[in-house]
Amino acid sequence: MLQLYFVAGTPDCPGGDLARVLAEAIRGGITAYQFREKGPGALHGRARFELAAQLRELCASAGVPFIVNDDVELALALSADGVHVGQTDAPAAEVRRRIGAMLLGVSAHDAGEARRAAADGADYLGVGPMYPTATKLDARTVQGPGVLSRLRESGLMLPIVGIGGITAARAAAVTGAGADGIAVVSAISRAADPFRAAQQFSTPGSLAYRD
Ligand SMILES: Cc1ncc(COP(=O)(O)OP(=O)(O)O)c(N)n1
Ligand SMILES: Cc1nc(C(=O)O)sc1CCOP(=O)(O)O
Ligand SMILES: [Mg+2]
Repeated sequence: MLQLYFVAGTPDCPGGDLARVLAEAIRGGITAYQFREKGPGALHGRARFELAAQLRELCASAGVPFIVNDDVELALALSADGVHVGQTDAPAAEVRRRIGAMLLGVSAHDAGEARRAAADGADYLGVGPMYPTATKLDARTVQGPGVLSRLRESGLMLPIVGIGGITAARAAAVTGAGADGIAVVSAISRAADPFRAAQQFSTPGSLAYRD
């Protein structure tokens, strides 16, 4: 399910039409979706909840896991498939206790954070930024795919997705360095044709496809 992990909120989509973009991305072959409604222009309150509920349904009817960024309450209210938290969000061990068997994704940037996330009950790690990104304004210094090789060399077995600035042309470098999949925002959300953009990553024989 981590092979092609689409992450997006309304500010990431031209015209704010996230439901259309997600429907097209699903048709193009994404394997998981993360609702990340934050940043300038993000929805709040009732509008945010209603959009999340709509997208949750869209994912459920397509069999695509629906994961909520940061917000454990929202994930529980929508019976989401999972939650993703970073190093400055609610502590992973506490989130694990609250969500039970739901999927837990944790951001990690080095072997120490990765080991702690594993001990806290993470199901997968998000590691980035692989490349420069304009999507996350508070992203850390670019690490490059080399960090993935170092994590694997340290013995880390947990599934990993690389994130940050990943395009179809760069995906193979990320999976080749040890990631089980890639997480992308703008390469799909800002594409003129999100269906074709997702397909480029997901089609056997295409530049970015990984078996
Ligand atoms: C798959 C994935 N990996 C990393 C992140 C980043 O999480 P975080 O560091 O908590 O930053 P925000 O996304 O909350 O701004 C992610 N969301 N997804
Ligand atoms: C949500 C997120 N987390 C990152 C990290 O490094 O942890 S980079 C990022 C944004 C990725 O967007 P794009 O694919 O448009 O570069
Ligand atoms: Mg976070």
